[in-house]
Amino acid sequence: MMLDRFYPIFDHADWLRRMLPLGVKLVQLRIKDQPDAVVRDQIAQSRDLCRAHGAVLVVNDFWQHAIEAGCEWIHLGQEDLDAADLNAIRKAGLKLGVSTHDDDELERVLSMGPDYVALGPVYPTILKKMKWEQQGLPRVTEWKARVGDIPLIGIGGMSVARAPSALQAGADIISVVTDITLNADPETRVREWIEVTR
Ligand SMILES: Cc1ncc(COP(=O)(O)OP(=O)(O)O)c(N)n1
Ligand SMILES: Cc1nc(C(=O)O)sc1CCOP(=O)(O)O
Ligand SMILES: [Mg+2]
Repeated sequence: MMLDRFYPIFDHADWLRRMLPLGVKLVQLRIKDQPDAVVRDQIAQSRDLCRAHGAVLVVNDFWQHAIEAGCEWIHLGQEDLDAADLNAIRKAGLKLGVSTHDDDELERVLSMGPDYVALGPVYPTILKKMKWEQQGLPRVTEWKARVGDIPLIGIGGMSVARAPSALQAGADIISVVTDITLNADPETRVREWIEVTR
């Protein structure tokens, strides 16, 4: 399956309700610090919205809920992978996207046969505190050479202006949060993203 080159991340199904009609075809639901019932409900809403719009939904972190909800994609970071049951994930037919930030992490995930590999933060991010400052574009090129045919996601500090050079450097897909969610006009920004990535 070919994934779209534009991969926004949102923390609530309301964002999907706004953005999917604009043509978003690949989206992540990334919920933090919410009660279990809220997480389940948000996943169910997002699943239904993505189905209605022919978009791929990736659920961050909550692999058990994703299986229960009949979702198709999960994203797991390194610590998530420590706790996850990869056999159960594969048995349920879930596709697996993973985060990487250094050589050891990349080596580890390549042995798992991931369906995409994310590298970040390509540029400094304001979304969360990380021990990596920025990877830079040469690192994107290096990662693409190492992952081969596995889709490579560039994430962290991405903007419409930065997207073309990240794609040129070897990212297959660009993932983004605050360039959209903190924008004064998120709908216009999403349209610009779609234009620059298609
Ligand atoms: C596309 C994409 N890349 C990286 C991440 C980060 O995942 P993780 O390291 O598990 O951190 P949290 O997002 O869970 O805080 C991601 N979610 N998506
Ligand atoms: C959720 C996340 N993971 C990253 C990683 O490097 O693994 S960077 C990141 C935040 C991306 O947000 P923004 O587009 O606002 O910088
Ligand atoms: Mg995680």
